[in-house]
Amino acid sequence: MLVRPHALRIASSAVGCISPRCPRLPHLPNALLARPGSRDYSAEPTASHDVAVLGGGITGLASAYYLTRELPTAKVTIYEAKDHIGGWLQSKRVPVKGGSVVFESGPRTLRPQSNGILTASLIQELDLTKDAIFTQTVAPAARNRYVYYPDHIARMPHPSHGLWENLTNMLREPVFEGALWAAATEWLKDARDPSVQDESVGDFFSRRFSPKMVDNILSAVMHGIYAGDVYKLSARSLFPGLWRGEAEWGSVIVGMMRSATEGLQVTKREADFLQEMKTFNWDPLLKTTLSDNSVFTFKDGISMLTDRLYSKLFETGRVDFKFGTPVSSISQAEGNTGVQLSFGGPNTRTHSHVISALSPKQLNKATQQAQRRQLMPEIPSVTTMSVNLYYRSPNLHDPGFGYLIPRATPFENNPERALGVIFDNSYSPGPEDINELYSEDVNFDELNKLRADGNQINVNGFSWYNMPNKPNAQDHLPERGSKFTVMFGGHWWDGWPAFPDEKEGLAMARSLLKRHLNITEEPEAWQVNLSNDCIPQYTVGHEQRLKQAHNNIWQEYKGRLRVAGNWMSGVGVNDCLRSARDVAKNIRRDATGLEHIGEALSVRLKPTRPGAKARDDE
Ligand SMILES: C=Cc1c2[nH]c(c1C)Cc1[nH]c(c(CCC(=O)O)c1C)Cc1[nH]c(c(C)c1CCC(=O)O)Cc1[nH]c(c(C)c1C=C)C2
Repeated sequence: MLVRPHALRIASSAVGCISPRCPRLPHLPNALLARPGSRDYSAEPTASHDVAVLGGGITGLASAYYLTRELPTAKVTIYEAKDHIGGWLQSKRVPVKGGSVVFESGPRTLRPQSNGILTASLIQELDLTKDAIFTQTVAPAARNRYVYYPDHIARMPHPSHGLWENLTNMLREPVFEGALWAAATEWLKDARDPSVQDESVGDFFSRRFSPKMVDNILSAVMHGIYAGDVYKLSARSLFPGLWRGEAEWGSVIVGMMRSATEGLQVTKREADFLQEMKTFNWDPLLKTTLSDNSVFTFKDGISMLTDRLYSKLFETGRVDFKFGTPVSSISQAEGNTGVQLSFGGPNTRTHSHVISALSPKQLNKATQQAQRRQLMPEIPSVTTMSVNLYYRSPNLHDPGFGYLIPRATPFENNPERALGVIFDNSYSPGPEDINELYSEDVNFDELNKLRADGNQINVNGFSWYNMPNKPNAQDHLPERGSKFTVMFGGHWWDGWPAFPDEKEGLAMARSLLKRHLNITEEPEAWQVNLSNDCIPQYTVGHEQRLKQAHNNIWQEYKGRLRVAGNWMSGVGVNDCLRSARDVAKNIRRDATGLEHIGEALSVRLKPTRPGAKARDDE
């Protein structure tokens, strides 16, 4: 007989496709873009490919990984300025009484949508799925997101809360004041002047909806993704579908409805990518799992991804790692036969190609000697501080992902100018979830049979992917405590000559948690991390700057130097992987890594609404 402890959930789920979300790609008119010709200067992979990858973070490692597959005979050298890999992805296991907890200083979870499909395929290839922790869409982390305004936490609407609950919440909470009316009347508003090339996210949504909605809600979302100023970020780059919707239909809501009924328009590059992901040799269990999970991470933190990439590259024997080796200068080799790198001393080395996973600022610095002009246009970035805290007491917060703090929150309620607080317990099962499961006998034969029949086995909102082993969990503790990350900085610190030190950061986090959540106890463990210039800002005119960068790089290096990273088509880890995969895939073609900017939307995807008419390629 199947014993089904309370913690255990068995879900029969169709092995459906992983539906990609709207790709976040810039789209300049084709004619505006100066493109290289279609010449392939090396049609076949040859031993003459001696590629340098600059940077040992997620983009650099993934570029090398995809390169070794694209060019099986190529030699690859990764230059990293620090003495370790990982870049912004840094997980640390910290000892606490009775066990240990994982602290993340940067990104911590991954989403399996949009470019996340590629990440999912990568974790399968790297054999990381058995180390993954999958948070289901029904878990509190997926359903409960909060905003702090004006002096308390308010829950954001979610389809799973039901229409009545969402409506009453929106009418009761001051943060949503005027939002329903603004949404209902959006279609009545005049469309923008067609000559406007770009505007800030704040101005765009203020025009289409209301300034209050921008200040109360959208600014919080922009804090959580870009740590950026909603009145500086580019609407055209961050919301291309809505930006186009207004131009085509006079309303973003009508545009969204048309996309849902007629199908989303994407570039051929995007359609090809989706097709490739569709035909990937998916492990059926992973495919099923991803279809009803909102985020995933790993049992020792997100660094497992960069660590595994590193060991896979090392195993090939074809990738050379140069740690503690900052590249001080990049120049074209004689007759454009390659790219010469120097390292601050007399040593130089010439590579047939260079893939730069550096920031635009670092790339400018390294190319300034060789170039007649600045290679990269200015792409600003922000600095953030993350403060991780672990408290012995459990349940110090409501169940959910955490809360974001909008610009509208009065100064006296956020004098530290925090951007948000993450409830880090929410994306990993705790000891109580696992203990409950094992408090009764588990009939593994029966569970295995159910799984073989296409069912998913879940434990309190987490997929039990690594069954029959104990479900993965990040923190090793006999009893659950409370774990938080408080995020500071971003645009609030623009122009600051110096930033808070470790002691000040900890004091700021504690004072904020006391004011917002009434937490007065001493944290048992904590960590403060300052990430200088970690998030690029896609400010108004971003697309134009990318186009400029593409032209400059092409003119100077004719395909010998290519770029990848979080500053072009998305700031997340998934986007870095996508940019790494694309730059490697195009290594045998004339390219810069930015050639996709301005591609025409020539393919219409199948509509998302069942029963709606599908159109194929246009
Ligand atoms: C660590 C700094 C980062 C902040 N934003 C990003 C990073 C890497 C990038 C980012 N964050 C989110 C997205 C949306 C899509 C997604 O992949 O989920 C992107 C592109 C959402 C997000 N924001 C926060 C979390 C925990 C998540 C989920 C993904 C993740 O782990 O980053 C919280 C958060 N991130 C930042 C701030 C200031 C913040 C505030 C609570 C900056």
